[in-house]
Amino acid sequence: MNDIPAHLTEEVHLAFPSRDHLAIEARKLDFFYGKTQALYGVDLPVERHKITALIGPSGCGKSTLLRALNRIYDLYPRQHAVGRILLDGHDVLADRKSLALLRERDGGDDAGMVRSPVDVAGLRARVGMVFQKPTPFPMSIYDNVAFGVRLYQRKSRAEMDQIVEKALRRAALWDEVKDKLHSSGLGLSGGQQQRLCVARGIAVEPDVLLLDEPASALDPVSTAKLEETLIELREDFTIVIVTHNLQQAARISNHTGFMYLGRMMEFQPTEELFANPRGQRTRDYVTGRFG
Ligand SMILES: Nc1ncnc2c1ncn2[C@@H]1O[C@H](COP(=O)(O)OP(=O)(O)OP(=O)(O)O)[C@@H](O)[C@H]1O
Repeated sequence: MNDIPAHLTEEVHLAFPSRDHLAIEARKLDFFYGKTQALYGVDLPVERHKITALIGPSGCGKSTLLRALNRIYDLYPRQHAVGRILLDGHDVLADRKSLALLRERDGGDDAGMVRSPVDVAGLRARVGMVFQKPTPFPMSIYDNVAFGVRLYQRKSRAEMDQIVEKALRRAALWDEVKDKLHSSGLGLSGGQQQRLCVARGIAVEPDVLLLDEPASALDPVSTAKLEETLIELREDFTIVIVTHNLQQAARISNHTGFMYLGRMMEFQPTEELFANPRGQRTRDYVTGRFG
């Protein structure tokens, strides 16, 4: 027992919102890259129509947790999650292999769980993702936004025009691109490209939008614009954002989770976490003493 890392036995400080209002929730989530464990029993409640920020020092598991939520890790061999991820109360880790791993860990105690077949492609449409570096596809602005919609639905040209315009307006990009919709998305500035990726993500009307350090490659003006966009998108979507920028978390999020070496050490309403951090590690991190 001597080799249990100290932080795994430290007290955690978790003030969770009511389960009735959650869009997606991770419960007791472990994550493994091969034999290396990157998450330890992580709980993450994500309240609907709110912004939840994940902060913590490099390598603490923020991106891993985000990638688990829409099972994008499934695309990579030897990566697996053990635990529960509930989307509207349905366990998205309820396939045969994941359930076997869960039983191995927890025994047969899964009474009361809603089990339904997992449609992983459908899951990714409901839980969209925007990455750190803007990743427009090498195609027109219009086609970038229409891309995901075409994967899932058949639409007339007129309907698609409306969908593309609505997504670009919601991503606060319409005015800048409306006269060049058929130019390449790669010709936009970095900040515009990132808002294009947001437009592509929301065009399929996901329930949840995951953003992994979306402003880290942007200048301050583009960052401010993206932040404004996210605050407006909260009306229609639920957002989880990983950020190294503590001011950004404080400015835009409603809840903040502080992670450390694969563990959720503290989760509070954002103002609370920054004004009155309960744990010593959280305090040290938000006051800039490490990280
Ligand atoms: N593909 C991988 N294979 C093996 N280990 C990995 C892989 N990706 C991440 N890890 C490990 O998992 C742990 C968590 O990494 P993760 O990228 O989730 O952290 P993070 O908090 O997002 O870091 P950063 O802030 O630097 O982006 C780290 O120890 C990392 O080395």
